[in-house]
Order: sequence, then C-alpha cells, then structure tokens
Amino acid sequence: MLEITAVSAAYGEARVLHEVSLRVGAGEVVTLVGRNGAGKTTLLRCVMGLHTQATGRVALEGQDITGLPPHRRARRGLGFVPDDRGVYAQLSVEENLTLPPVRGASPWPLERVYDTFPVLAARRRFPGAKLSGGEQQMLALARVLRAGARVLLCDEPTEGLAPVIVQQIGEIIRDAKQHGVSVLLIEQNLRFAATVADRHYLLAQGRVALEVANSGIQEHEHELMAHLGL
Ligand SMILES: Nc1ncnc2c1ncn2[C@@H]1O[C@H](COP(=O)(O)OP(=O)(O)OP(=O)(O)O)[C@@H](O)[C@H]1O
Repeated sequence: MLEITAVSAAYGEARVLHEVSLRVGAGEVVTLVGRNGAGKTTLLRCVMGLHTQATGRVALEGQDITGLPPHRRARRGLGFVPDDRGVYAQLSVEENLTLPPVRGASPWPLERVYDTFPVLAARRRFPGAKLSGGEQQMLALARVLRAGARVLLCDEPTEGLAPVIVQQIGEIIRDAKQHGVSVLLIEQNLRFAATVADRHYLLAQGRVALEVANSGIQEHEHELMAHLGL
C-alpha cells in the first residue's frame, strides 16, 4: 500500500534520515517509535512531500509518488495529521471538516463522521480555537478521513491527551482499519501502540533499528525501552 524505499533527508548540512525503508500494507496499522530527534516527524513529512531536502522513493498503491507535491499526494489518498493538528482556530468544526476537497465518493460523509465522532456533532458550530486538545485531534483525524484518505500519517495523535481520549483515538484507528484504511503513526506510548498496531518500526538516529510484529513486542520490550530511554 505504502512503500518507502531508501529515504534520506537533511536540514542543510545535517543528515537526519539515512536510507530508511519501510512499508505499510493495506489495512495495516504500523507505528514508528523512537526517541525525540530520531527523525520520525521528518520521515512522515518526506512521505507527504512536505520535506523537500530528501532522496529515495515513496510509492502508494504501487505507483511512484516521489515527485508529486503534497496536494497531489493527498488526492492520491494520503492523509497527514500533523502534531499541531492543523485546526483552523477561526473556523467552525464543520467548516474545518468540509474545507479539504473530497476524493471521489468519501466512505466518511459528514453524517458518518458525526456518527463516529459524536463530540464533533455536538460542537459543529464551535470555532476550532474553543476545542480541547482531544477534540482537535478528533477533528484532524475526521477531516482527513472525510477527504477520502486511504493511508493516514499521524504524528503522535495521543500526545498530551487524557487516557479516556487516548482510548477513543484507539477505537477510531481500529474502526478506520476495519474499513481498509492503512495507518502509519508516530507513537511514544508503547502500551497504546500495542493495542492498535500490527507492526512497529523503531527509528534510531535516522535509521530503522528494529522491525517487530506486534505479537513479538514483549520479546523485544527491553530493547525497545532501552532505545526509547524509558
Ligand atoms: N526545521 C528544522 N531545522 C533543522 N533541524 C531540524 C528541523 N526539524 C528537525 N530537525 C532536526 O532533525 C532531527 C530529526 O527531527 P524530527 O523532528 O524528525 O525527530 P522526531 O523523531 O520526530 O522527534 P520529536 O519526537 O522530538 O519530534 C533532529 O535532530 C532535529 O533537531
């Protein structure tokens, strides 16, 4: 579904990703774990076409998208949920939701979004600025799903959220997976990652240090913890 091959990236003279290769299968949820500064955000930005000082190849559904600008990648079915969530503070929830153009017949029309995210239905007229962190995260996820994303790239969706909201985010990810959506998510919380993901990649100093199936996470727990500095 999503295939990343030998992606390297730099900021000026500083190389921060070194030939990273990984893949996310159809309907698969894959986490990217690693310490602060390991290069996780940069990798997602490379996949979305937002970081241009990069080399390597990105393919979506078998098609090379490496040369495409971000909006054309979005049109092909990539949905990026950045760590700041990208919610427009002045626009209402509904305006935020309906802003991006919908790709084909969305499997998540507005009514379905409101069924899945009742909190957004209740807040549909609220400005983005009035939402809590958890509500903003829901809105950011709902917006890319509504726009027709088939592959979600999520930068730490659970960061700073209360456990009950984290649980809800987990349910949304599982629901999206059931509908064939693939997810690549940055996650520092291994315990949460294990509840949603099929596989995990550990990124260390810009390289893939470990790939582990979710069933093998306990076996590698010490190694993962050591790498994460936990
Ligand atoms: N705009 C930038 N200019 C220069 N260096 C940057 C910039 N953004 C990130 N870096 C550097 O690139 C490296 C990788 O950063 P990146 O944000 O991708 O890591 P990360 O694993 O996502 O960490 P975090 O969880 O802290 O966001 C770090 O050394 C960081 O300092």
